Amino acid sequence: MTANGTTPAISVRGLTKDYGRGRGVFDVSLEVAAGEVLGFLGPNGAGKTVTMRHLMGFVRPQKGTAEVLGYDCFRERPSVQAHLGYLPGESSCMREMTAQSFLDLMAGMRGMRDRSRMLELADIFGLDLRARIGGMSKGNRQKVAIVAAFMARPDVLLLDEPTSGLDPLMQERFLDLVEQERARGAAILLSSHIFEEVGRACDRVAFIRAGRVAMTCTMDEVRSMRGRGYTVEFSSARERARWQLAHGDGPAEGEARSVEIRDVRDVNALIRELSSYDVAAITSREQTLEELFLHLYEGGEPSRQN
Ligand SMILES: Nc1ncnc2c1ncn2[C@@H]1O[C@H](COP(=O)(O)OP(=O)(O)OP(=O)(O)O)[C@@H](O)[C@H]1O
Repeated sequence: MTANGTTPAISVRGLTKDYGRGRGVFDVSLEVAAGEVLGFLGPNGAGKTVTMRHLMGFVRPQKGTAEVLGYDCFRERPSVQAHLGYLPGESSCMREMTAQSFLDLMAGMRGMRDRSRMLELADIFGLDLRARIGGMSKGNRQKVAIVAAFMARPDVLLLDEPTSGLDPLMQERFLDLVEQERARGAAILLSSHIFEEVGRACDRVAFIRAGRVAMTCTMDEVRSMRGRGYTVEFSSARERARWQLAHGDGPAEGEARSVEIRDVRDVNALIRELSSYDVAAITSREQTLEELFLHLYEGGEPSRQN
């Protein structure tokens, strides 16, 4: 059950697939409600794609369950796929086909008669439907895969690193599309390495590391966990070297006068420490999401699950 008591559109419980030598997914649980975007974050090889492939019904779980709209993803694959849009990390569109013939084929397989959304999406992303897929750039192939995933207005969207290869303008259009689909009521699972994209698109995030979900939390909680970073400019390189020597961080040579102090939780402690140095200036900035996530990947935060 989700927080408001409804059945989640995506439900993964205790999912385990052990590929040996620590690879695979282990006891993964997550839920996504209709009208919600869950970010799925983790380093390379963490298990994001394996989880999504279970949700597509491509893989039989060794333990646990993967369900979409109450259907078992493996046993009831046709029912699941009728409601799903999947944007794979690496698309394997048929290279000899034009975008149009590939998308027509996909639409036919879904029993889609109305092609107006297909044309609309191609237009939004500036995709030439007459072009042969094999001759396209990576970004344009990604656009074909985006149109294929979204054109049927599915109830559930699985988006595996969806903006890879897209230029900044197209990334922006893609995020607008995700926002519209969420507003329409789609449940969206979005895996990404782009931290700012997750910050913008997602309501909650699940962090996966070595096949296990380390933490699930809301974006607001993520933001409140952010520390601040400071750049301290000392009055001289010598003064800076004295600081670095005392803090054991890196070689204390060179002419630079500034140091970066990351992830400061207690600014008063920093000020007290700096009071015995000759400081020229201090500037502060919010820790980037990337810094926070790296901190979490490295195990800097206790495990927590919703
Ligand atoms: N069919 C398979 N046989 C053996 N090992 C596999 C198979 N599929 C995935 N793995 C392993 O499972 C682990 C998780 O892979 P997965 O592709 O889910 O990672 P990911 O989180 O999507 O990573 P990335 O960010 O690099 O896409 C990896 O160690 C991978 O090598």
